[in-house]
Amino acid sequence: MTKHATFVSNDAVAAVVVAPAQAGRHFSSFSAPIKGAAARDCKKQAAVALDLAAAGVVTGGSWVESMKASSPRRAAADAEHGEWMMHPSALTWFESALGAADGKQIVMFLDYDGTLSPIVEDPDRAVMSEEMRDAVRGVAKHFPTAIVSGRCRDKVFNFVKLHELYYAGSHGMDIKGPTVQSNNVEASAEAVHFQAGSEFLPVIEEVYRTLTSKMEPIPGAKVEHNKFCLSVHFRCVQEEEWESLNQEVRSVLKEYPDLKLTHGRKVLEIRPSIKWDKGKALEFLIKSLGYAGRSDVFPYTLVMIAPTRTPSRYI
Ligand SMILES: O=P(O)(O)OC[C@H]1O[C@H](O[C@H]2O[C@H](CO)[C@@H](O)[C@H](O)[C@H]2O)[C@H](O)[C@@H](O)[C@@H]1O
Repeated sequence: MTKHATFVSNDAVAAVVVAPAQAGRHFSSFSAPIKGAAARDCKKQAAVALDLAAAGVVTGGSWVESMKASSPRRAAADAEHGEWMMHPSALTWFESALGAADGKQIVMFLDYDGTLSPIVEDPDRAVMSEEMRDAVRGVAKHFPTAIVSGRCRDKVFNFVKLHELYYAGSHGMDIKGPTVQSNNVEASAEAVHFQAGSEFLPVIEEVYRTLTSKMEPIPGAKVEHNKFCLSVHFRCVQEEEWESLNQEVRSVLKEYPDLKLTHGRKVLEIRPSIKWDKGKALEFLIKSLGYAGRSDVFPYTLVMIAPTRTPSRYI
């Protein structure tokens, strides 16, 4: 069991609150107590807010249309980056979380790409600023804090470098608790270690090799190995090539019916067709923290919404 800074609720009403994004910024948050119907709402919200790839699936139309829709053009991307730079301080997060939580115990869930780091062309260079690291460190002093990402867990850790956080990589399929005792963790959080879909590791490796060679002739295409899943990046690929890239990826996947294809921001994502996603990871972490079934717990989730998009399409 853990002990965190507690802001105990006077209001046990199980309502889901969607906090509005701050003006001029694209950070959005939602929080929900997690009991009964609220737990289901929370799960739904988590799936919507965290599973960016799933959002890609529901956009309808052809894949290439969806790929275009999820990819702001240069000016928009520059504006997005400029606005991203106005990221909030720990104090802003702290105040905003406290306000939304209405006295409940907060658990903070943060996305990495586009939230803690700016969107950049080379995914290996999506570094986090010292200022942002300080902000996350500050928040984690007060609330149990997890980073939930589509990326491989080790890679996210190497960017963030904060031992006191929980990390859920590979779209939530690979979860690990803090490796140091933080102020607000009483029990051995090291014990938190969970992996879903390990049986897919060999097949993911095989598909990685195949896709890497198929993408070789497409200038700018890059396959990223995220351990339990793969990402095929097309941010640096000429738009005229997107259709053939898409076709190549789909033709490879035809041989692997147990894998599914979704997409995010200028990226196609390949992952096991299992009933596990970022929403499940969120639930798992809440349970690991000893908060399952409690109505006074407030999962506070911070993701970045691409400008000009509605929340259901922030991909
Ligand atoms: O589900 P997420 O945690 O948001 O992960 C989605 C993808 O994030 C990363 O790619 C994105 O950021 C890159 C660096 O800024 C950018 O180059 C790319 O275009 C974006 O899609 C990550 O590299 C991917 O593996 C994730 O699938």
